[in-house]
Amino acid sequence: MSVPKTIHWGILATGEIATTFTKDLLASPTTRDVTAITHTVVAAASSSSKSRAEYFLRQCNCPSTANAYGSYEELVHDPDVDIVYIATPHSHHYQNAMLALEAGKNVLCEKAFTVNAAQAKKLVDKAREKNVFLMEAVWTRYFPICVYLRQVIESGTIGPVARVMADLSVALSPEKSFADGKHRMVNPNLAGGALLDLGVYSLNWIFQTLYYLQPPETRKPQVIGALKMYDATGSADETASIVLTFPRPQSAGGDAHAIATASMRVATPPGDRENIPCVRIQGLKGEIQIFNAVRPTRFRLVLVDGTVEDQAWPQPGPGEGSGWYNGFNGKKHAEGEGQGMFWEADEAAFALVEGRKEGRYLGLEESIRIMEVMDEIRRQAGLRYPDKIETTDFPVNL
Ligand SMILES: NC(=O)C1=CN([C@@H]2O[C@H](COP(=O)(O)OP(=O)(O)OC[C@H]3O[C@@H](n4cnc5c(N)ncnc54)[C@H](OP(=O)(O)O)[C@@H]3O)[C@@H](O)[C@H]2O)C=CC1
Ligand SMILES: O=C1OC[C@@H](O)[C@H](O)[C@H]1O
Repeated sequence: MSVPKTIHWGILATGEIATTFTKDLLASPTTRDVTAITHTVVAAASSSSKSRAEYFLRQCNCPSTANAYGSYEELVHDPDVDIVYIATPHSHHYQNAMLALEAGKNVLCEKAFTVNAAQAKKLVDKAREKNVFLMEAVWTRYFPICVYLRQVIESGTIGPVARVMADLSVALSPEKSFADGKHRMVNPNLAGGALLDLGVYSLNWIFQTLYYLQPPETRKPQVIGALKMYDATGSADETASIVLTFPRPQSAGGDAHAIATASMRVATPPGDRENIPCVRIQGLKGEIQIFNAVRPTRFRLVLVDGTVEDQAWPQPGPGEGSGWYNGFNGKKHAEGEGQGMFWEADEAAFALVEGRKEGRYLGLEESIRIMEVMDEIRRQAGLRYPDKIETTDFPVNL
């Protein structure tokens, strides 16, 4: 057996998702039958202090040789770092990703990719100029259940997709949870709100079942949307509702419709947490149902001929049975399960080994298109973030 190629990660920021991602990253890939690559963390940086980065590395059980930095600049110039994982709020992704790309680093950047499509395009141009890998970390897209979902659709089992409904709503009680208005979910200076944080998942379900599978010339959807604002801060949205029409020739089934919704006010499953689908992909022969839009572990196929297939897709381990989503929608991870963020990390690692500059399943053009949809909804609703986070200027001190 050949020796696995080890990818050297640098972790930029030390908050909640950085911790969950890093713990998943360090789980042995052999537990998910991946033997050609493996991951290690060689550095982490905190904009707060070097000691915060040291604490983070210890907390995540990173190798004791990993470097701790008190600035992101030091991290992106560490010659031992192959790829930088960016885990700051959306507002900062453009500046932080550009910093890493300018330094010639490969980049995996958390969702939402940027604040607007213009920023996303600039990052893509820079990655191409520097000939480095760039991918938006929509981790769900890399789950094996999503690969299987696309295979089932492509096999024609449900017929051409006619309609998709996708919801990610999490009932956060924002007035209680984020009373001071500073949290990234509600803070306009951090591009807070349901659309960019949660709506991006709903849109990804729609894009991976419609956009991704359509001929390139018909991929651009028409968009109608509405935002309900969060009264306490006034300039972050708490609920987003979007209708998309994907133009398609009659020969391919005609136009397809999609409805994407997201909310931090109400929850997708208000009571029955196991049995209410949050994603439904409908064709003339039947539909596919998914029961968690972020970390899906159940797949249900219901055909008009009466066939019902229910499949469980548990996450491999090792994991702590805990993490950012433990308790999300009231459902605990099974003991020992990982979060599932290792799938996107594996995809990035394989891309580096194979010399690919983007991810399979979620390419850069598609990330830009999704940002364009969110731009359009914000335009229709009159929502603009502060200039300093909408700008494509670089560098800007945020
Ligand atoms: N894929 C997923 O499942 C999830 C993705 N996310 C995404 O990850 C990103 C970060 O979310 P999350 O980890 O929950 O956020 P946190 O607030 O927990 O962490 C963000 C980190 O960014 C750094 N940071 C730099 N500048 C700022 C600033 N001005 N305000 C706040 N933080 C700053 C800080 O790290 P330091 O001080 O070390 O520099 C901070 O700890 C978001 O874009 C979010 O959409 C979030 C949750 C789940
Ligand atoms: O990425 C995420 O997924 C789940 C949400 O609840 C969370 O706010 C978000 O950042």
